[in-house]
Amino acid sequence: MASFPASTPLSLTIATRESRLALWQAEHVKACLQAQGHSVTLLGMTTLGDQILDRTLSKVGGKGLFVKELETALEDGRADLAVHSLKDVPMELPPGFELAAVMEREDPRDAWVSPHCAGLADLPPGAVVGTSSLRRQVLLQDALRALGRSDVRIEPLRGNLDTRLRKLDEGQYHAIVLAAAGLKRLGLGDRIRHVFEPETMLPAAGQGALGIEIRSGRPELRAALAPLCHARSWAAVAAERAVSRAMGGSCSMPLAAHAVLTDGNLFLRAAWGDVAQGGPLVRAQDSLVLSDLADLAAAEALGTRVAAALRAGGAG
Ligand SMILES: NCc1[nH]cc(CCC(=O)O)c1CC(=O)O
Repeated sequence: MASFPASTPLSLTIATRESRLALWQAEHVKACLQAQGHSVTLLGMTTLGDQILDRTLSKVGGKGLFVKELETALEDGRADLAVHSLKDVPMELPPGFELAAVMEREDPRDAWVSPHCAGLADLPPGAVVGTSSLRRQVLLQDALRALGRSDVRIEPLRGNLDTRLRKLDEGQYHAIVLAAAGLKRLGLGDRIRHVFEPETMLPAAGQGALGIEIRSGRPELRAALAPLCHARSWAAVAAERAVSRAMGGSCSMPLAAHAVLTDGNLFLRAAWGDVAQGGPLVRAQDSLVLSDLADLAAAEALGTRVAAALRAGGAG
């Protein structure tokens, strides 16, 4: 017997970006909804974030750039659902929108991708590592400092996954760091030399999870999406996103937040770095017994506590 109320079959349109990864994710949601008896079409859209490729996202207004156009499609009724990488979804959605589903998380970790170097310790003198993420930059700087490698340079790298891999293959970088989830979803898992353990490269809030956004006040959509929700993933990302929210809400901060749920225990770690000074990272962690997986408020309270500990350590 289904553990959720069955929803009447609906005719649904999914708004999605048109990168290969975004389309994979939208197709995945489409297949899940079709398996529930709904009929689904995709509406592909180009966002500002896809158009601006020559500047670092944190300089042009953050990751909200990837979701705004999709929200417009929800607003004017061209689409019912927007599928996002949760990592790219701002902490506060604009009024009138809500996060209606978080699906089961893929591998949340970062991956080391390099044709020639097995790892950080293996980089030749003066090597260039590509990433535009402030989080990856400060965590890499920290790991390089521990190795005594002040010669390694970290250079910006933008574009969709295929573009980034092409730039690596053209020799512009010795290595790049990407989310394992995106590579695995696109069948590019063989490009991963190793995944970083969270101790070394603490993942971003929401990394590896898919979020589905809707216009508020559509209970029929919430019912249709209920079977796609993954309570354990949602509890973990709720805690992570609460850290980001408490640290200022922007997605373009040098902030990592990663939660794991083991035997009912929600364990959350966070790290903050200073890009300009390149000083040591501020780290904080805490845990709680989450007796009810649906108690997102408790998970968020844990996130707020960890953010307060980061601030007490000098972050922000
Ligand atoms: N910032 C871009 C982005 N947004 C989501 C993913 C894929 C992984 C995920 O679902 O978190 C990526 C690529 C990357 O960071 O390497």
